[in-house]
Amino acid sequence: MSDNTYDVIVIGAGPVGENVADRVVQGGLTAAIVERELVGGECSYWACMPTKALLRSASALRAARQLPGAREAVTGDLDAAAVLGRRDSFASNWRDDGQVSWLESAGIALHRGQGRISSARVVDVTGADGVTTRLTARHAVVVATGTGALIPDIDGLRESAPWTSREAASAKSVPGRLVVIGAGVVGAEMATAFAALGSTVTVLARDGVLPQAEPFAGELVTESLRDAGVTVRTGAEAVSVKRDDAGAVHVTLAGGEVIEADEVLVAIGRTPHTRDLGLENIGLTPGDWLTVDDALRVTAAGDWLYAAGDVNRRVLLTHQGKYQARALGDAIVARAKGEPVDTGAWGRHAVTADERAVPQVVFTDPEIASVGLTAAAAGAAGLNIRVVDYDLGSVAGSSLHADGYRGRARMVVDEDRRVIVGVTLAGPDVAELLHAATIAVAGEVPLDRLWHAVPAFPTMSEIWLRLLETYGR
Ligand SMILES: Cc1cc2nc3c(=O)[nH]c(=O)nc-3n(C[C@H](O)[C@H](O)[C@H](O)COP(=O)(O)OP(=O)(O)OC[C@H]3O[C@@H](n4cnc5c(N)ncnc54)[C@H](O)[C@@H]3O)c2cc1C
Ligand SMILES: NC(=O)c1ccc[n+]([C@@H]2O[C@H](COP(=O)([O-])OP(=O)(O)OC[C@H]3O[C@@H](n4cnc5c(N)ncnc54)[C@H](O)[C@@H]3O)[C@@H](O)[C@H]2O)c1
Repeated sequence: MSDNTYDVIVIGAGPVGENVADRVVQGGLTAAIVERELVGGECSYWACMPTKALLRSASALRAARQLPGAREAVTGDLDAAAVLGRRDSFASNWRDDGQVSWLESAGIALHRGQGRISSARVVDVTGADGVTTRLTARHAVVVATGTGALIPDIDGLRESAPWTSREAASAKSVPGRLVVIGAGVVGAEMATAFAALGSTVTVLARDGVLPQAEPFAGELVTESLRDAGVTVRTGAEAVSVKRDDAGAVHVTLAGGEVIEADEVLVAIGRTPHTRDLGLENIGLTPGDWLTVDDALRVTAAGDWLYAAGDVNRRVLLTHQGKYQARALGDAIVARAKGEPVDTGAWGRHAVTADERAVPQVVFTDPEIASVGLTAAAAGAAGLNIRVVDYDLGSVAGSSLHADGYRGRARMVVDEDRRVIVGVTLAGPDVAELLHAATIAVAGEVPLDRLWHAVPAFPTMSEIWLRLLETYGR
């Protein structure tokens, strides 16, 4: 008879769950991971990887078209079928054999099925065959069940079989006409991708494009979407949707206008996978986000239940969830061994960067790379700030990078401490510039010391020198 007692049980084998399990096993504990779909989670098959694969070829084509010599060598349009084919391979053709082998090599036990918490430290796993296996944890249960697309209560929307990020990321063909509801990160990226692949795209940007970012980021992306032929309807709200017998969708806006399309993509945010997790058995409410303390412990449960990644709503990004996973995995090991746990600010087991230094790249045209606070968020937090802006296109490295390079950079300085609390870079290929900014923000590097971090000439990193010069010594 198999022994189903482990030191740690992780529910959800997305990037976050995998990293928690790996970390505790590396620390000498035993771990089981429970997964109902594909090992690797949303990120691997329906989110980060396939969507970036959908965007990358068009970005390379745009880059070539901005350079004399290269431009002349580009003789055709984007090959949509080839892009979809490359995307398939980045989604591992929706097979998880590779990730399952990795789990085996890492010494993590896999239990396939729906995981439900039945009582403290006990998880029941019901497989596709209907058989339920009971697992018991000696030390901790970690929920890393992620999120799914939120479908708003728009009349007729659900019945119209809308696309969510999943259908967009795994599309087998390019719709002729696509309406996108929401212009946050998913909406902006998918509008960029499908416009480049050949769809006629309309974006209903009720709250503007990328409203969480610095305003210039949304303005630049809006402009380039429009240049690419996308209709961006700022302030527009869908009030009803209907799919007709011929398969076309009709999206009615507040005000009565109707837009007809082949598909409608809903991209208005996420909802946690906690509805069917047994939360009612431990006094929590199914469907709720799992609120955690600074140690990622589920505040309302007890000392054995943790939540990491999307499901705790701190930051809905893979790299940040994996950061939580490393800190949490190490803390669980330390507690199990009776060793000290340091969850004080920037401590070994803390997730301080979640509040102060979250990097993100939005892979639109132009790319938007940001870390830390926007000027608005820093102001709202009561910081005494100074905002420094610079035209990224006027840096030598950028003008070499592409003719007519358009971009902008902003740093937000906390004047009381003379450290940078936020940076936003907008421009082609700024993604790889971001980590320097992340180090400056997370390291709280004093501005006086940053003058000694000399950017190589002629690279786009010279933007750092220009921002410092504009700020003044
Ligand atoms: C379209 C799109 C693009 C994105 N692009 C990026 C990007 O470029 N960069 C980035 O950093 N982030 C990106 N994100 C966000 C990123 O996908 C998430 O932050 C990340 O997947 C969260 O990881 P996770 O492990 O917490 O959850 P998930 O990846 O959602 O994994 C959770 C796993 O738990 C399983 N599960 C759920 N409930 C149960 C249960 N009861 N029992 C058993 N198993 C269960 C699920 O099947 C799933 O495999 C994107 C998101 C979307 C929607
Ligand atoms: N490159 C990346 O890092 C990347 C890419 C995609 C997704 N993600 C992550 O996935 C998460 C989900 O992305 P998302 O775009 O679904 O959510 P989001 O929160 O980024 O954007 C949703 C947008 O929809 C708008 N909205 C809300 N309700 C609406 C309604 N009823 N009608 C019209 N608009 C409405 C909001 O104003 C918001 O701008 C994000 O938190 C993001 O961090 C990251």
